[in-house]
Amino acid sequence: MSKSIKGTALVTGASSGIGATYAKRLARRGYDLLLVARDQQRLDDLAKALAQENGVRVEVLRADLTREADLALIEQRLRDDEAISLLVNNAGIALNGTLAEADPAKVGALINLNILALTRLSSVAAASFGAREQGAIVNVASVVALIPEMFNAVYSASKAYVLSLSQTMQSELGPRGVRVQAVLPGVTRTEIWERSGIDEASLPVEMIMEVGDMVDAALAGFDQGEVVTIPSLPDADDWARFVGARAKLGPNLSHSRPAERYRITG
Ligand SMILES: NC(=O)C1=CN([C@@H]2O[C@H](COP(=O)(O)OP(=O)(O)OC[C@H]3O[C@@H](n4cnc5c(N)ncnc54)[C@H](OP(=O)(O)O)[C@@H]3O)[C@@H](O)[C@H]2O)C=CC1
Ligand SMILES: N[C@@H](C=O)C(=O)O
Repeated sequence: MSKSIKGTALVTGASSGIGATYAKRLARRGYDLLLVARDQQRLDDLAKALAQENGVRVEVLRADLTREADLALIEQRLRDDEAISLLVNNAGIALNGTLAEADPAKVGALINLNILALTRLSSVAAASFGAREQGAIVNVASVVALIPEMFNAVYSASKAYVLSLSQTMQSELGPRGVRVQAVLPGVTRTEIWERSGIDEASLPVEMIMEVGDMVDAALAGFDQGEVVTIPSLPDADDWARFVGARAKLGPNLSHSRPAERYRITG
């Protein structure tokens, strides 16, 4: 049994898609792993293969992160296990359809997983990694954080939340030696489409990225020290200009008097 010098990566949603691919890549990079999701069999199979192929330690923590008791156990492990050096907050679900036709139970489940569980795990990691002045947190958002009108309202809003949370976390934790990265994938070939009732075949093929390419690009962005990584974006300057436009708004977003055009005369 190894005890990796890279430490242990805790990956949520590791039983399929992006999370399973992160697990494979991180095992190859020499991380020990804690794999979190609900499907015990898939996690066990992946754990066995990764331990055999890479000689790292892989442990399965079966958890439904929308259940308080399960989430509390993962938080506890994150708090207590000083070997954990990387949290990949990846577990997420999507929805299909308009807000007017949304099923309240599905909306609640999405918010509990995509927002609440991610926030609580981020908070524990922020405290633990911050105290040790090392570690990294990767939050999987989505490009729909930037183009919400293109997709389901609740899902897009949840991903805008993840982006916003990550940016503040980086400003709080960066000075303490803890890295935070938000990853914004575009359409990626995983089970999320089928699971949320969307026919992948209806999507333009030139928009779909293979999951291995997506995760490799996200890890390249991580290695380059990016706070926000958009795997599809050809020109990094486009994001820099977006950030620049936001910075330009900054000094004018809070003044003692309304802007001239809103002053009622007469
Ligand atoms: N694929 C895409 O086009 C894009 C995906 N993303 C994001 O990437 C992330 C991963 O999604 P992706 O790999 O595509 O989709 P998948 O459906 O393949 O993976 C989702 C993962 O989350 C786990 N999960 C779902 N519900 C729960 C739960 N209640 N508790 C714990 N784990 C749960 C699933 O495992 P199990 O069922 O075993 O619990 C699975 O491992 C998500 O956050 C998604 O929003 C972002 C942009 C684009
Ligand atoms: N995969 C989408 C949702 O299912 C997205 O985030 O683009």
